[in-house]
Amino acid sequence: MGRYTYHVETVQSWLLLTRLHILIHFIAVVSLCYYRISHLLHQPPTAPWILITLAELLLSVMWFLNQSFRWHPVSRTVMTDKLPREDNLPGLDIFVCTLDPEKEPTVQVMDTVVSAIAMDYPSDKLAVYLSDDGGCPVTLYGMKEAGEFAKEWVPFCKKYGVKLRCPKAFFSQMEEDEDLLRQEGFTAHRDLIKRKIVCDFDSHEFMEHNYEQTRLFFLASIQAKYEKMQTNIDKFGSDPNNLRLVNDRAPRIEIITEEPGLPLVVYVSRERRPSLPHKFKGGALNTLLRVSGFLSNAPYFLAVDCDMYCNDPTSAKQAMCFFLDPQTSKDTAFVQFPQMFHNLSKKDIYDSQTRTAFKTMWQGMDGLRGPGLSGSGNYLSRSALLFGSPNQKNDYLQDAQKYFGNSTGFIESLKVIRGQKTTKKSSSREETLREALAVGFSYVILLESTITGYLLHTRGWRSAYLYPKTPCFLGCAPTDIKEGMVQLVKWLSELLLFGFSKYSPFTYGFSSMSIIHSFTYCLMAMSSLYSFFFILYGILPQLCLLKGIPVFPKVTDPWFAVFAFVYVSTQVQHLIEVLSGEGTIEMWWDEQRIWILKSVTSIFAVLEALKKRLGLNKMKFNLSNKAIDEEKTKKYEEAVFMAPMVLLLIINIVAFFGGIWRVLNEKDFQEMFGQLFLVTYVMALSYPILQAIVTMKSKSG
Ligand SMILES: O=c1ccn([C@@H]2O[C@H](COP(=O)(O)OP(=O)(O)O[C@H]3O[C@H](CO)[C@@H](O)[C@H](O)[C@H]3O)[C@@H](O)[C@H]2O)c(=O)[nH]1
Ligand SMILES: [Mn+2]
Repeated sequence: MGRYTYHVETVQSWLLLTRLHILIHFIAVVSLCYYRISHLLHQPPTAPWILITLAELLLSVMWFLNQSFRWHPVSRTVMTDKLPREDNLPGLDIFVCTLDPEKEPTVQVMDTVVSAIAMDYPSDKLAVYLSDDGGCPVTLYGMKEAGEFAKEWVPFCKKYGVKLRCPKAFFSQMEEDEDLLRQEGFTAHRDLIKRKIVCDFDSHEFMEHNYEQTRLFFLASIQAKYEKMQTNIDKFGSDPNNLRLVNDRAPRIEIITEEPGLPLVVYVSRERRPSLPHKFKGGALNTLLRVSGFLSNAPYFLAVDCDMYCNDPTSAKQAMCFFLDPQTSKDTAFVQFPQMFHNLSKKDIYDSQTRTAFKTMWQGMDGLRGPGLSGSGNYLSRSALLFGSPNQKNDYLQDAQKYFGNSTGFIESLKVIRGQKTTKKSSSREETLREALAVGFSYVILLESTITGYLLHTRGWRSAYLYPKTPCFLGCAPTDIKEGMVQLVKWLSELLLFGFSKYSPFTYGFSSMSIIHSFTYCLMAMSSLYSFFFILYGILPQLCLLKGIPVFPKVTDPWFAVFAFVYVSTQVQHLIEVLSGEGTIEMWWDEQRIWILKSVTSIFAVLEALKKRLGLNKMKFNLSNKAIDEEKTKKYEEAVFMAPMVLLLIINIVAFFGGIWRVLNEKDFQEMFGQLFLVTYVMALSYPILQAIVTMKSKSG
């Protein structure tokens, strides 16, 4: 356990057992590789054996890399009450990015903006920027409405100690509060207000005498105002002209509010021209870095996607526990919160919450040198993004114009961030230049966040992961399987390209960060290659079973025990991980199915990466859909995504029945046991999918 001034680090308590397990499992894996290879060398190699050996070797490498996440997992807690007084806190900018009001409904974006404005942080230290990458009239209009609404909302939250500061979330929770609705005249009062919209707060001083009455009155009136804002935005957006994306446009920056008691609120729509590369979200964030450099220039900033509202207003102070801590302030580049979702049901059958990423992987990386940057719900240090390494010398700014453009104003802002205004002679110009080229959010791959976090790590920065009980940010996960797959393919194909880029964790990573930490990035880059393993393992043993060719040792052979051990050991490890994270056995079982499903489908990511690499595909960013109640699922595309899985399923069904029939006839149960077990396992795992297909058929038929 590590104790710092403002935070505590706890190492997993059964770490020794975990490592012992890794060691034993490792020995088993190596001996299996030995078994396969020596078999190939001593017997005339057959195609099935060669392929299965390759598949298992690949899986072994990936298993090995995966252990880096288990090597030293930590979890952290913060002590916000020990932080310096509010007026000694540093400035904080909040960046919200949006693009398309069709997929990202403006009302929802404004909820996020309002929740950011209402962050529990001194308002004179806070600024909120919205990047409207679509340049849409409705977004600007929505911002103005949100700014007006915030003028009432922020004082309301402060006065009544509201914790849930995303208005939509607050009001929908309130609607469930039956006690409140039954309160003397509350609903009647609300209706009255709604009809007349009489909301002059000050003229109701008389109510100050009765706290509860006043609270109810304010509650009713603020809700009415919120609904008015929604209606106004909807009305404005009902004209298709106001929803159009303007892709050829001049920059536009508007100050939405600037008044005491409220943070500065700014609307930014950067210049976009069809002929100029815009670099997607990374480009948008870099624009915000510059614009905010002029206006508020806070040393720290929070980046959130427009669907990720701030659920716990204390997240900023929680993050400051790392940035301000005397021991970690110097080299902490960012503090990451998990991406959690409000639109998932308890039974999250597609594992859209990605437990593995936000529990196992990120906590595992946190004990190495820090989690990756996941794009939303992360607090970053401006210096980390603008200045090479934690030890960057100040003379770096001498040639600032070269890298940051000719704006002296902006360069002044950089100097302020560095806490200096004088410059000295540069010692190593070359190094300075190299570092400077990597300034800001990186464009190496489309996943600007992953690559930027990675580059920060390679330059010696650390990051921290906070997974508090109350989710700090809640967003919108894709709920239909097609959306989920599109997102998966986008991520995994980009990660594969990352593996082949000049910043590859296999080359550049090894030389510039700790080996174990770079292993974690290696695994991320390779994730789509699981598809090869699962496809081979889902076809070969099955076909061989039908033809009576054994691919595993006889059940009585001691080598069989090694295979069995590796299988059971993996399952138990996974089970422990799920259960220790407050999961259930059901979740453990579901996750296996989803993992295989996603792995098989990620063959599309490999193809996509190949196409991009060969220049057959134009760079495009598949924006995920956040308009939840959309019913039109595109059956055709869904079918394409599911094709490999369905094919494998059919093969397994045939192999299951055919195999049993054959074994009964041939009586070679001992040789075929491994393969029979495999198909049975696949059948049991896919049961819900089969059920879904059958019910779908009977519905459509
Ligand atoms: O040209 C673009 C494209 C996207 N966005 C914004 O970027 C955000 C993320 O886009 P989304 O389609 O929601 O991506 P996801 O796949 O859901 O997001 C994950 O992956 C992205 C790529 O790394 C990260 O940026 C995100 O933070 C992370 O949540 C949204 O707010 C968009 O409005 C832009 O501003 N400009
Ligand atoms: Mn998203």
